[in-house]
Amino acid sequence: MSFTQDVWQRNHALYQATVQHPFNQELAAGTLSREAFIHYVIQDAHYLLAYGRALAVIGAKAYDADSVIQFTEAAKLAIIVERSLHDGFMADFGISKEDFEAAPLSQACHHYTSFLQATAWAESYPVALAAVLPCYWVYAQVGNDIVDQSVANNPYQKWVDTYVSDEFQDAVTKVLATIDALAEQADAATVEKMHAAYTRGAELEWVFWDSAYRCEQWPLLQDALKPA
Ligand SMILES: Cc1ncc(C[n+]2csc(CCO)c2C)c(N)n1
Repeated sequence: MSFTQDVWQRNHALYQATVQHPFNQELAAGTLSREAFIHYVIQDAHYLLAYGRALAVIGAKAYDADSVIQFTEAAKLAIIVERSLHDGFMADFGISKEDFEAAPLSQACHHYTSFLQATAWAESYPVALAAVLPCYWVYAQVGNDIVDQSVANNPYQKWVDTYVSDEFQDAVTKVLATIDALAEQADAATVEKMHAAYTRGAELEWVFWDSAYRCEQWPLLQDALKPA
């Protein structure tokens, strides 16, 4: 069995919980609160910069020229997607540059981006790649699974369309092929580390959506700093 077949099976229940999460179900139904979507888009813009950095490190660690190109271009694309959030969803949903800049990272975003950066810098190329795989694969699958549920005139249709696009799905297929080839060459201990990195990344995808659904704020900014 290939690494990607194995990792998908091992994380199947987690994937089901992710696609069934009310954030994704309400996004497909067009009933997700504007507030939760705005929270998500702001945190996602923060996330994508860190994600792009992690991909650039993975590109630097890659074993061959094609893979260096694959991941440094993916790093660039993450930044292009980050910028397009500002002109796209942020403009559409009335989020100003000031709103974005004033919003600190949520705990979930901080946790996930810290995990990606730490893994990219500290771990081997195959393990670092396994950590970023859920970002690709879970989004491609969620997009595919909810596109048929999406209602007419869904205010979030553009979001769904991004992840079912051929361009995104093809990029995911390429990453799956790269990681399977790496896992075939890797020793058993490395493969287990790849599994652990994937599972943590996939858990953090769930946590990221859940945090947006709850409009989670950094706790110290709420009450803790107010004078008694
Ligand atoms: C939390 C979070 N996880 C995954 C993605 C999906 N995604 C957007 S751009 C890109 C790769 C571009 O190189 C990927 C995988 C996201 N937006 N936010």
